[in-house]
Amino acid sequence: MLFAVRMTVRIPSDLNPEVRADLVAKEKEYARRLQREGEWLHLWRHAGKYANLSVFDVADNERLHEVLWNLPLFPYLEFEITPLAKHPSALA
Ligand SMILES: O=C(O)CC1=CCC(=O)O1
Repeated sequence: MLFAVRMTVRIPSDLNPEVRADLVAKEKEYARRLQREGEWLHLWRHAGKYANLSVFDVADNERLHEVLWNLPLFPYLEFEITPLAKHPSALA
């Protein structure tokens, strides 16, 4: 099942810089692992914002929840989730 997920990052400005750097490094490692494993298909920066637009290919809603819940930055993320279906005019 395909989902478009927009994630907006809202890390508090008073978060300890070392904790912040550690979380961001762990987030990168986690995102790259899921991309290599094929569940995280696209990861784009939303130009001009501390936000991204991602596309996930996961087994079901529960798996999407698990993937998002386990993001190291989860406490500081806001999500907008859109389930995707094939468009009849799409070539692929
Ligand atoms: O958009 C961000 O910076 C948050 C994020 C998601 C995966 C990642 O590596 O960073």
